[in-house]
Amino acid sequence: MSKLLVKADKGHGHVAHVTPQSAGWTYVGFDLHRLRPGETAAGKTGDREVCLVFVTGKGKASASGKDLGLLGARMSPFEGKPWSVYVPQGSDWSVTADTELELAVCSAPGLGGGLPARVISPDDLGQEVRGKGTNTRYVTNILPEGKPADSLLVVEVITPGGHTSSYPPHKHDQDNLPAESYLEETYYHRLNPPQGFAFQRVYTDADRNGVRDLDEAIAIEDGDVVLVPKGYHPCAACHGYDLYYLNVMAGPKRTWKFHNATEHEWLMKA
Ligand SMILES: O=C(O)C[C@@H](O)[C@H](O)C(=O)CO
Repeated sequence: MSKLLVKADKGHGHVAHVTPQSAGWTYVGFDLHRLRPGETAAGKTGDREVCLVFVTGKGKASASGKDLGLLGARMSPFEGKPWSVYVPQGSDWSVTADTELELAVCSAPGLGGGLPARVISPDDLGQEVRGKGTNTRYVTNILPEGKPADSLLVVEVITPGGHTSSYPPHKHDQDNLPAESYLEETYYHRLNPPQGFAFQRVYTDADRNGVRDLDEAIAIEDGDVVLVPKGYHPCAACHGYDLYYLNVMAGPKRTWKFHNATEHEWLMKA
């Protein structure tokens, strides 16, 4: 199995746990909780900030000692927009499931920004359609760089069956602004219907002998997490199976400046 693939446990509870230590990087953390009604997930943010994303289901949330009420609405990630909660560093949070609940905990270093905890409702989220033809995909910005946070960037994308996304291939692995930013990234993948599969390639540029530092072609199944420490990271969804993913990105500067693979850039104009 690829070292970039983390298989979420198929059961309930705390089913995926990616830390900077386990991923071998510096910034991004990702956890997933699958809760039955009445079950609770809770945490302390410490020196990190967190964005809780209600991927599916409803739950009663609190953060920074405040009761935030019952959040969540959609019962499938392939419908509508999610509810989310921003929780700053030095704080605590808790969510008690009201229905079956899939809760993603996206985290990155806090930088002492002094931001308050806040609910991010579906109405706050911008959506965009990117690409053309079989590269069309649907993007929902949960915590984009225009919205307050210290380091976190969070976005979800639906790629219809037979389409590609994060394509033409792009990368963001150089701290070289304004041309490119360094951002680590996780992909949390879901498939509809769930028995499907999709593909993600994570790869770096070839040297003059055609050798790449990193070149992993990963078969993605429902519930998989893919780590993107560097390189290009395009996805392809197979006919009949829509692909959802939730991206968490963070790095030394909170901006998404990517570099398209030069040999594929012609696709932008096609
Ligand atoms: O445009 C897309 O298909 C989504 C990607 O931009 C995805 O969010 C990503 O690769 C971020 O680096």
